[in-house]
Amino acid sequence: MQDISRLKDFVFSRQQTASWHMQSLTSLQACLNLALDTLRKEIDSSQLPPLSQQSSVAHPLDDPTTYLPSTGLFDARRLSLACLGELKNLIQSPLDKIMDERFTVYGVACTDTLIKTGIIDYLSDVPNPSQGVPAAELASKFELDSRKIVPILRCCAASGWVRETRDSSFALNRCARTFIEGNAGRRLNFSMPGFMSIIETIPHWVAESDWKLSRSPDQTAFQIAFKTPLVAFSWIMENPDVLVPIAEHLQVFGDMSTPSIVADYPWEQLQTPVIVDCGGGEGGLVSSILDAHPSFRAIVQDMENVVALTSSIMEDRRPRDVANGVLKVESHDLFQPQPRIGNEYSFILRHIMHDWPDKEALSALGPKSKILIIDMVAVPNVDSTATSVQSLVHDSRAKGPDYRIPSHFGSASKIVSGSSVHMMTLINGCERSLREWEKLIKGCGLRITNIYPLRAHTSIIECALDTRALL
Ligand SMILES: C[S@@+](CC[C@H](N)C(=O)[O-])C[C@H]1O[C@@H](n2cnc3c(N)ncnc32)[C@H](O)[C@@H]1O
Repeated sequence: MQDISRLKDFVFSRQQTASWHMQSLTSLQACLNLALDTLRKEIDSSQLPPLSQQSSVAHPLDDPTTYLPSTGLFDARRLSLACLGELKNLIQSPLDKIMDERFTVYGVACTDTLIKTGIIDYLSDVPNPSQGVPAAELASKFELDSRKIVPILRCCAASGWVRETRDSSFALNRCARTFIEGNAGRRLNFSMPGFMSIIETIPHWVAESDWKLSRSPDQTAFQIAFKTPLVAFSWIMENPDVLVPIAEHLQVFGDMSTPSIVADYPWEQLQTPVIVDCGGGEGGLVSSILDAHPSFRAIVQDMENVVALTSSIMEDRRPRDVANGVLKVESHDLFQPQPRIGNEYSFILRHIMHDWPDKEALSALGPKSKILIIDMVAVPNVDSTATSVQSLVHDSRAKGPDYRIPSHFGSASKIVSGSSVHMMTLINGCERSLREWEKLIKGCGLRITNIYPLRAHTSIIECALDTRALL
C-alpha cells in the first residue's frame, strides 16, 4: 500500500512542480523504476506467477475479460507503459519515429497473416511449443513461400508476438496465445474488409472534401471510402457477413471492462429493481451483473437484427432467467422514445454515446432514475487536466484507480486517442473529455452525480435527473 501511495505521490508531485510531460531522462527513469518495482511487488502480493514471454500458458494478466487486477497492479502497469512510451518519444530520432509509425500498419497485416494461414494455431499445438518450428516446416505444412513467411514472422517478433529461437525458426510467445481460435484476442482482432481504405481517406476527408466541415454521421471518411450513403451501422446491417464478427469484436471490447464495472460500481446502492442495457449487444454485461447481484432484473435492448442473436445467446446461457422473466431481450431503437419509463428502471449505455455526434447523442438520453454512461473520458493533453478530473470524482476514497496518475500520460493515452479518431472517421463521433460529457449531460436535463474510474480504459459516468433544473 505504501508503494502505491509513493507511486501516486511521485507522479502527483511532478504535476505541481513541472510539466506532466516529463521531459528528462532522469525523471522518466526514476518514475519507470518505481513503477516496475511496484508492479513486481503487486504481482507477488496478488499471488500471480511471474511474467515470462516464453511461457506456453497464458498469464492471468493477459485477459482483462476474466481477471481483475488489484488497483495497485492496474496503476503500476499503466504507469510503467506510460513511462516506456514517453522514454521512446524522448530518445527515438524523429526520422526513425516516422518510419516506425509508417511501418506499424505492416504489423497489423503480419499478425492477420499468421492467423489467416493457421500458423498461430499450429505453433500453439506443436509438441514442444517453446522450442520453435523452422519456417520451412510452416511453409510446407501450409503450402506457402518461406521467403514471405520469414519476414512476416520477424515483423511479428519485433512486436513480441513470436520469437526467433534459431535462425528462421519461430515459437509463439505467451501473449500470442490470445490469438488462438476461441480466445478473446482472436475475436477482438477483427476489422472490416476495406478498413485500410477508410484510413487512407482521412487526410482528404478532413482537409479537402466537401464534407470537411460536416459533423453528420453520414458524411465521413467511411461513406467516401465505401462509396455508400449509409451510416456505418446501417451498412453493417446490410452486410450480414460482417455482422457476427463485428458483434463479437464489440462484445470482447465491452467485456474488457465488465469485471471492473461489476466490482467498482456500488450496485447495492442502486434503488431501482430493473437494469436496462440500451444498445446492450450480446447481453454479456447484464449477464455478469445478474451473476453478482441476483436481486436485479434486467432488460437488454438493441436493434431488431441484433436482438435475434442476443435472444438466442441468452436462451442458451441463462434459460432459467429468460423463462421466469428475470432477463428480457427486446428490440428498441435508441432514437425512439424509451418504453421503459419510471422509477423502476436504471439505464446502462456502454460504448453507445461515443458512437454518436452530440446532436444524435442527446436524443438517446432521457430523464430516468440513474443513467450509467460507460465510456472513455478523453483527457486533453495539457498539464493541469488531471487535477480537474480529480475534483469531479466526488468520492476520493473510491476503490477504483486514481486519476492522479493521468490517463493521458505518455503512451497511456494511445488507446483513447486512437479510439477517438476511429469514431470520428466512421460516424463523426469521438471520445469526449469531461467538459464535453458535462455539457452533453447538462444539455438534456441531467447532472453528473458521480464518476467511477474503472480498472479499464473506461469510466462510469453516473447521471440522474437534474431536479434543480426543474425548480
Ligand atoms: C459499440 S456497441 C456496444 C454494445 C454493448 N453496449 C457493449 O458495451 O458491449 C454499440 C451497440 O449499439 C447498438 N445500436 C446502434 N444503433 C442503435 C440504435 N439506433 N438503437 C439501438 N441500438 C443501437 C449496436 O447494435 C451495438 O450493439
